[in-house]
Amino acid sequence: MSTDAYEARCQALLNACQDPVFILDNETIVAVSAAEQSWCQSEALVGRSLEELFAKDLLAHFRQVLKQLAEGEDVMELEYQLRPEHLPVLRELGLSEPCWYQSRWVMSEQGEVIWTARDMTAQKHLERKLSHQAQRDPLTGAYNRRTLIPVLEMATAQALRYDGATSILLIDVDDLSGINDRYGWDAGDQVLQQTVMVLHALKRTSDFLARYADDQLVFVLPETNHEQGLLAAERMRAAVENLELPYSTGNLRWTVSIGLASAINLEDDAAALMRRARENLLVAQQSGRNRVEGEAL
Ligand SMILES: Nc1nc2c(ncn2[C@@H]2O[C@H](COP(=O)(O)OP(=O)(O)OP(=O)(O)O)[C@@H](O)[C@H]2O)c(=O)[nH]1
Repeated sequence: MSTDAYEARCQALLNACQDPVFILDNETIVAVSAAEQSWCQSEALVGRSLEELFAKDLLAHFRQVLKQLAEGEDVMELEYQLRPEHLPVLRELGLSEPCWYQSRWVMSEQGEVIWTARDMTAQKHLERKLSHQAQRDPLTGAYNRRTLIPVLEMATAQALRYDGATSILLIDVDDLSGINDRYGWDAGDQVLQQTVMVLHALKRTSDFLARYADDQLVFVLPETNHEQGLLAAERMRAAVENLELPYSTGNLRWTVSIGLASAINLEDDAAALMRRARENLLVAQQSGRNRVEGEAL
């Protein structure tokens, strides 16, 4: 086969690729596939060096890959993200959204590097969505019970190791079954959603809110001692008391009862804390509801 015919065949091969393919000679792009990516324009990329196109951190990863190939590795793989805000040239060429790529790199006998990049962006978005769904209660958007347990264990372990404090609040919507009966299940749903929304508004960055059971939420308050926990719980109780939902026969109002437990000694693991919060919640409910009950210290 003549050199021309061979080159034409290589170009046809490149054009047939759906994934972007780059051929590099000493960090300079010498050929690019006509991939289905708007920013992958052969005429604009050929002749450019990696340094011109990519930001420092990405360039460092690419150079590491090239170095390992030069040292004899057969195939290298690298996952990376292209963020338009860090890549002015690619942004001008049409890179408008952050994109994830799974790339493979091989070195030819002539010392050129073939680099293919599979667009994983849609898959990444799906993974993120599924992971979000697996961690969240679909009705309220709060974390679910399964996600709560390891967080609670970590918060108590850290508090005890560093001689700090952690408090938890077990928050129960008062008489949700009565609300469901009188106003309908949909109103009950909104009560749960509004409760979570107002609690979220009172949340610090390090706090963690989860739906623990039907009408129960757990708030984990790291670095919060008993007194601070009581103050936070009282703020939450009052905030819920002030909520109202418009309803045909007048605004619907509701309250919560809260049991507080704080990690105060070495025997306090997550299970012990939850048990004490439950006991305190029971006292709050038996004392008339719409109350905060913390343990006597
Ligand atoms: N609207 C709505 N109701 C729910 C949901 N999940 C559970 N429930 C209902 O919430 C009610 C909880 O009942 P209980 O545990 O007796 O609590 P309560 O009626 O709030 O009574 P206290 O907690 O003792 O004040 C039950 O009737 C459940 O059917 C939900 O997602 N939406």
